Amino acid sequence: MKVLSVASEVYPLIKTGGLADVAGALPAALSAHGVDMRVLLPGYQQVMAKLRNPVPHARFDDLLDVRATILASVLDGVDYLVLDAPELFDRKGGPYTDADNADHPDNWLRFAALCRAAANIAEGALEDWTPDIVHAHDWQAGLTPVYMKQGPAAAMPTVMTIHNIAFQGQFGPDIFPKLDLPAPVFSMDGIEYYGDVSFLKGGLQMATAITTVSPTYAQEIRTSAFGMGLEGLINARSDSLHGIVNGIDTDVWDPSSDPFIAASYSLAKPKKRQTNRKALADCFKFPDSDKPVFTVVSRLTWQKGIDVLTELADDIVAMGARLAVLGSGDQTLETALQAAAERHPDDVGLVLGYNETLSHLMQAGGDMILVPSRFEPCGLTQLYGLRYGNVPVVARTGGLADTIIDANEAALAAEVATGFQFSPVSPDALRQALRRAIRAFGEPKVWERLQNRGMKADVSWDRSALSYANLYAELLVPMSEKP
Ligand SMILES: Nc1ncnc2c1ncn2[C@@H]1O[C@H](COP(=O)(O)OP(=O)(O)O[C@H]2O[C@H](CO)[C@@H](O)[C@H](O)[C@H]2O)[C@@H](O)[C@H]1O
Repeated sequence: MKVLSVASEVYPLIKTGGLADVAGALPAALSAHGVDMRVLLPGYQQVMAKLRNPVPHARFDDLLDVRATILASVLDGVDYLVLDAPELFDRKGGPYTDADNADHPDNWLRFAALCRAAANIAEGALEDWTPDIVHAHDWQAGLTPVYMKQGPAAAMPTVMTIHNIAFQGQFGPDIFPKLDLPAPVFSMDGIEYYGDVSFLKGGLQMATAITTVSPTYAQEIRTSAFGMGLEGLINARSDSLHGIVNGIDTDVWDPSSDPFIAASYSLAKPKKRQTNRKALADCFKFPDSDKPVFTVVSRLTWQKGIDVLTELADDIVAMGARLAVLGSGDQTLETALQAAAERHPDDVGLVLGYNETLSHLMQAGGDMILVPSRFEPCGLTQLYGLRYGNVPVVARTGGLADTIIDANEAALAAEVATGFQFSPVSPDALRQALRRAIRAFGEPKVWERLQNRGMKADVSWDRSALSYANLYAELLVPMSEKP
């Protein structure tokens, strides 16, 4: 079975968040189930610099008025198809923003072109490879099923995965004529959304199946509290909606072979974890101590509940614990955390920015990973935490609720607890969860068991890759053969 995956970021070529991890891990995870997955992504400067022996496969003189080439390149066993369109992607900055962190004004065109190219591939643009199914991720790939529906690949099944429904790719109606789509597509059953164009809505409307990255989030987005305005559409399509929880790449995230951490360790040989604790303390300029260290690796935003966490920074210190944060995001939250770090230089630390290497040491050297998100489609850092013995303390929402078992009395007695959950996302509820975690940390036997159970938990892609493979297989059964 051949599947084209379309994403705006793919680890290890380019990453700003969890989408890249998932799009990067799926090809290998699915190949075990007989799926030949190739990944189409934009040829940003960072991507072009990493390609090895790229081979031009198809040229487009007029991809929405832009000249572009599809380059094929294999890296670490993954087949990449890169949309090389210098006019759109040969720029400084991140995948979505310029060097000053401002959104590119033509993001609609950059990602519409990606989707148009994906549809061209579905229609046979590559001589040697045409997919059976196309799998689009998030709004940047949302127009893919829309373009496909208008042409010769209209019958090919498509999957639209929502990694975060808060980002919808909404643009003014003036862009519609430039998308090269028939006029009726700009309607309520198409890509029109309150008079604007919405890339994600279009994808959700036209895809054969919709998935999101955990069963709980699949239910949550059917409600107005989580659906961000798209709950009506999600409900209308609930028969085609699937929640498949994310796994993690257990080769990239493996404390026994991780090149980014200070010392390797494992369930069988846990002692060296201590060396990582020390390295993390050095990194944050904390003096030597046994105090429990709460870690955060996150975008610093309202979604992630960082405002609530920041309010509790002084309490954490008063409770005899420490807080180490790696992230960047809203200026006010960055400033507030910075101020907390200045008030408590020995116990609160902030590293601003994006740092892949440090994100691994945070998991290997922290005692707890804190994820106080108001909503979280799946969340990956709590899964990395489990694997590294960095016990998760999470809000009871979305994928966090699905992946962590709260250490209540019953779960502790049954020996199944893996972390701490709290709800709602309020200072009081978070404070209580932190207290419970600190208390458990003070009981070495209880703590060791919690850590061990997390490290043993199956956070791999095995089960979920099978769910995707089964979904693809189901979509390929012709309508006439369906019961
Ligand atoms: N400053 C920093 N330096 C280095 N690394 C950093 C970093 N800040 C974050 N990261 C890394 O970026 C990733 C973040 O992934 P998450 O799943 O936690 O959230 P995100 O909101 O990006 O993803 C969305 O998509 C994913 C994938 O489906 C869903 O799990 C999630 O719920 C949804 O919001 C992790 O790999 C983390 O280690």
